[in-house]
Amino acid sequence: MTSLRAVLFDLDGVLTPTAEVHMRAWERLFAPYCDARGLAPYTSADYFAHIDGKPRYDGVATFLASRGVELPRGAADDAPGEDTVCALGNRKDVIVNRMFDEEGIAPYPGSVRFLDAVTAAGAQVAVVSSSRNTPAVLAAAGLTERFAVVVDGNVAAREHLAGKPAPDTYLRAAALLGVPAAEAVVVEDALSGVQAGAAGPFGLVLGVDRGVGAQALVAHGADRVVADLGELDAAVLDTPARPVARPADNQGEQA
Ligand SMILES: O=P(O)(O)OC[C@H]1O[C@@H](O)[C@H](O)[C@@H](O)[C@@H]1O
Repeated sequence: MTSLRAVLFDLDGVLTPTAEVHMRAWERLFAPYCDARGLAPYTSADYFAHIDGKPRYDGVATFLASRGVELPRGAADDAPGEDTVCALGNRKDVIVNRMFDEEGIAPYPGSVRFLDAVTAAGAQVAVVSSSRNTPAVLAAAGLTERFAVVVDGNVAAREHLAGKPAPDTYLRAAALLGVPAAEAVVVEDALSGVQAGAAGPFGLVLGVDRGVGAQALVAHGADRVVADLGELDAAVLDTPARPVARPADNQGEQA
């Protein structure tokens, strides 16, 4: 008997290879920034530890804090620059959008096969992403029509939902689908993302290892890790839901 009825997909790194593009864009922002200020050099480990999967400005603030730098938050409409957290984030947004335009975006074939399989099996699906670029990325990848429910960085800002690693955006997506969180699968490639899944009463947290490491994904809350979603089929929906008594059963609480 099927125990899981919904699959909540992260976008960047899960449906599309855009986490790697974000990663390179952050490096283009922060490598010269660190050099110019004599800060410890920016590395890809910084991306995975401080930025990956989080809302744009939270990523900036967390990374800067790791270098002992504190800037005023500013506002989302700050012009791209260096004076505020938001200005830095918006500068990176210019960089990443240029890369998206130049490189194009195609979904992972294995992810589309898995999406087809769970949809054909009757599961409801949603996209849950921190990115404010979600609508454009879904459109470029030809996936817009596949998801009636999208909880992205724009929705989170509008509805004042805490970003990943808090579970709130995933909980909102399950609610919009009308499916109890316990009957929903969270699919994530980022540490902050599997943490978000583990911080809510979800039925299963599936990790996709795109470079952060399977062990790290498990340590941060994944129940199971695959290298590519093409390894899976709709049988995942028959996975027994995770045990009810988990530290993270406090729905809506921050991780
Ligand atoms: O700046 P955006 O597009 O709103 O995205 C915020 C974050 O979105 C996440 O999906 C990515 O993993 C991060 O790398 C990115 O920083």
